[in-house]
Amino acid sequence: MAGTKLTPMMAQYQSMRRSLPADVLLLFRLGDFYEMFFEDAQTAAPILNVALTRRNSVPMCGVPYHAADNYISKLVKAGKRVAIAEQTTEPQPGKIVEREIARIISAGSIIEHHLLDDARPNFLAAVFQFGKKFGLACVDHTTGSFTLTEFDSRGPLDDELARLTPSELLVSDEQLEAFGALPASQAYDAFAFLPDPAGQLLKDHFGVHSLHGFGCAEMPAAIGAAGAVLHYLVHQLRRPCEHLRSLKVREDDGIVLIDAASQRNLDLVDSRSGRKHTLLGVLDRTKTPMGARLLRDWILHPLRDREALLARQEMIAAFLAEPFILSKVRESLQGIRDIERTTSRLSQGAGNARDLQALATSLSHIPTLKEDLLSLPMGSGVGGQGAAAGGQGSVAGGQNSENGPRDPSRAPEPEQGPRGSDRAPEPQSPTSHSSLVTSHSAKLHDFTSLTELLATSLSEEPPATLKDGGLIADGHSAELDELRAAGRDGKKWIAQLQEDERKRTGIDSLKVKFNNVFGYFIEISAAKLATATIPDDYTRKQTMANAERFITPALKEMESKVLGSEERAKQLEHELFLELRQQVCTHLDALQETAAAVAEIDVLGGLADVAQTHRHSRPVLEESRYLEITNGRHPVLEQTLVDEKFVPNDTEFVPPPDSGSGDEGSVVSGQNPENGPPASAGPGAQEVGTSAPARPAAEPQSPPTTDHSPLTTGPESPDGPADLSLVQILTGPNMAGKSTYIRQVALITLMAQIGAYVPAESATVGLVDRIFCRVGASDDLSRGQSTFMVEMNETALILNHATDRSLVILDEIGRGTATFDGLSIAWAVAEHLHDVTRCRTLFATHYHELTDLTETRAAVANYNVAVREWNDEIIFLRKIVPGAADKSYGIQVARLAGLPTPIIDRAKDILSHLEMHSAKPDAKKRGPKAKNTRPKDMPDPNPPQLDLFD
Ligand SMILES: Nc1ncnc2c1ncn2[C@@H]1O[C@H](COP(=O)(O)OP(=O)(O)OP(=O)(O)O)[C@@H](O)[C@H]1O
Repeated sequence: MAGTKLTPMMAQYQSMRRSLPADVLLLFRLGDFYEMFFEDAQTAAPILNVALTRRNSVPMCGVPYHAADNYISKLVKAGKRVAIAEQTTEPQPGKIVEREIARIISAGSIIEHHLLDDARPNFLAAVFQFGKKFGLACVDHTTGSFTLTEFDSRGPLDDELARLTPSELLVSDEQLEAFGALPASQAYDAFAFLPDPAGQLLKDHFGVHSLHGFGCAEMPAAIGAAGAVLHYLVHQLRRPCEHLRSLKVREDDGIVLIDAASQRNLDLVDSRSGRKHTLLGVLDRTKTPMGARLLRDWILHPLRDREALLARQEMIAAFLAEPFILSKVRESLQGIRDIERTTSRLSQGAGNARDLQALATSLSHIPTLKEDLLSLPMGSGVGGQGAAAGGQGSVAGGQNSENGPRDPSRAPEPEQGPRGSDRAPEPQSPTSHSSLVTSHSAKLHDFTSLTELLATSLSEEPPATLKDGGLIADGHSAELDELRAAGRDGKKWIAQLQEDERKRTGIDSLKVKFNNVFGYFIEISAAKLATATIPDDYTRKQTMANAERFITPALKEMESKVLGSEERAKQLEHELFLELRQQVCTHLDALQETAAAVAEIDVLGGLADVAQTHRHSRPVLEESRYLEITNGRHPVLEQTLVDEKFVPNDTEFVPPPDSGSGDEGSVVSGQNPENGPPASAGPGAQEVGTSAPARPAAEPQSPPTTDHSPLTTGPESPDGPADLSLVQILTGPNMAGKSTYIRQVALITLMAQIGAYVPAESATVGLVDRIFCRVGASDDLSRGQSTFMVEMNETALILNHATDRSLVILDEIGRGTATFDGLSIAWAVAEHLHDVTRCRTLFATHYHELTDLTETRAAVANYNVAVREWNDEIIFLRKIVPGAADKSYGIQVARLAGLPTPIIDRAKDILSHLEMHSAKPDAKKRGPKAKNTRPKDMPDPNPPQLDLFD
């Protein structure tokens, strides 16, 4: 365009274009179209699949304004930001129409509900490094939630980002390189991140003198990130932000940390096989979008706070005790729409009359919801810990279920010695049981007058548009009623006119019609014109092929009355609507609080419903490292298995005392653990699962020693630790169910720590601080990492961050490299978790050598998944039994998978050759060590006796 004189409108366009960042596409309103020009048109046309044309050699494309939402949604989904320039003055001959950028739509700031997924939050986040701290701030513009937090290192920041999956992530343009590739990231002005101006912007926004009240005054990295998010919304996207009412510090202290890989490996909220195969998919029985989003957040951020969890459990128990009330509550919830997002949209001046109507409908259910909630039983007698859902009663055997261990004979008293000595009973506060019912009821505000106002003001079926009338009901405004009456009377007069004129002219086919160009007119067919006498007051307006069109002064006078009153009525309706919307916004705080309470009630009601349907039971929660699950099931697999019935399994971890008590030397036998795995590999001849060991009676462990060197007691020593189990090695054939079982334990623990009931007959869960789950191996090609590197990174993360309160699930680590390297790594990792980290660990492996760890480590126990061999076939029993497995049955499983017979036969030959030449003694012939293989009171499995058909 150089050297070309710009038309006024193109100059207007160019100046607007220059005010926007280069990557933002400008949709420029021109009458009934949004047009794009130059590079914007070239970028957008292929995404929108519209024709790219040229005028005066300027590339351009356009979309009709009434269908713009669909086109905008395509652009945003393609990762583009879109600025909408609207006309702000009416077109007048010889004058340029004024235009303004009304809004900029970006993935992280959309509020248009058709562009959003109801069940997921939509986060706009920013990260900022200040000194050694990493700050993260996150806004959900659709709900008004605004959180910030700081991390000491990069890893936890990445993990939190993986949990939040922001749609847009701002990074200071000066730190872009240092942060490296982060999903959905984009550079933003470094100035906006500086803690001082950022802090000032936040203070101005919230109208406060200091950020101390939000608890973040001393968090410069987080303040920088939060300020940048706000700056971006206000200054770049030009968004109203009144609905961002408060700033909340997200505390990691109270949260069970689940790193990104573990979150993926446990299929918590996403799975390649689809939502149905995730924990969220199974637990989500919520009725409202707010509840669905909150449940997702709970699953990604389980709690460590026992009191808070007990309060959630109590409310679920109360629902289960009153199924009728539960169904009434859920019926009310069914009628409640997305109050959170609707309110948010309205406060940003974006909602229409349908939003107000939906809000009124939602609010009309609140009184009944509150009434039902308050009729729930409130008392400590409601389903104590350990109770099963569905009226199956308590499994606590008469104990005070709220007081820790459910069966003293199965778990030692703390005073009795080292075994289980970290299990202090937890008296429960007598009020916590009803705290949520009370607090949630209090947060369900009374909106009776607002609901009535909306119900009486809005028409029954308002349109989506704001300026075409039809929004306001009759009777709400006298002025509007008068205008409407005038319009109606005028229209009646016009309708009558047709009759009158037919009589006057004698032309039966005469019609009074309307179009946008001429307004009202009288139409007479050409055939009649030839014979009829046209009255003098008729003025010819248009000649058509078959007819003539006329107007009369009286018709035009009435027309201007009708159209004038209609126009004025539409304008008045718009004003009345804006007033109503404003009135709703004065209740913003109460609406947000009500929405939050509804979301929690919905999640807990949904969890109660799941517990009832799937026979989940209420876990006992302890501040200990104990974990016991009786007849536990995998929450997802048990719902999705089609051909098989799910086989439940027991789990018990009986940890040695806390590390502080100095029993780290729980290393047994005369064997030096530093010697590593004994040279004992190779398949054994013993039938799998026949090794129910004779277990010595549980004896108190000898006094703990601070000596880290190996104990000299042999494995069978009566003084040695009897049935402690902290690290459980799980062996068994391929396809037997190892991965399923170890994930099941992790998922049950996680469910307990969101306050849910769990898929088990009973469970006692010592609360964990982190859950690690390293399962399988996969390349991370996007980061250029090999399978083995990914595996080792994840393992390093566990070793560096697990504490004695963590739960670690390891599936076949070390398999991505040469056998001996892999085995050595797996061995060393298991030793470290036992000796140093001392956390509950489930280690599934095909390295059968690892089962020899029981000879040197007191709190290692061996388990395997029982199978039966039948005529060279393998039958999976899916039962976890004490002892080590003898072989992998890889060839049998390969045959099940359909490997051709010649290959199978050849593999068998090779295997027997390898076995013959193996110098290693048979691991299995020795059998699992009696003292480590079966915890006290576990039923004697005696695998050969297992009923195949039960
Ligand atoms: N407890 C169970 N009850 C019923 N079916 C089960 C059970 N556990 C596992 N299965 C079935 O067995 C299949 C294989 O389980 P899983 O992947 O856990 O085996 P695995 O021992 O880890 O195998 P591999 O060693 O080859 O990885 C599952 O997909 C499921 O269909």
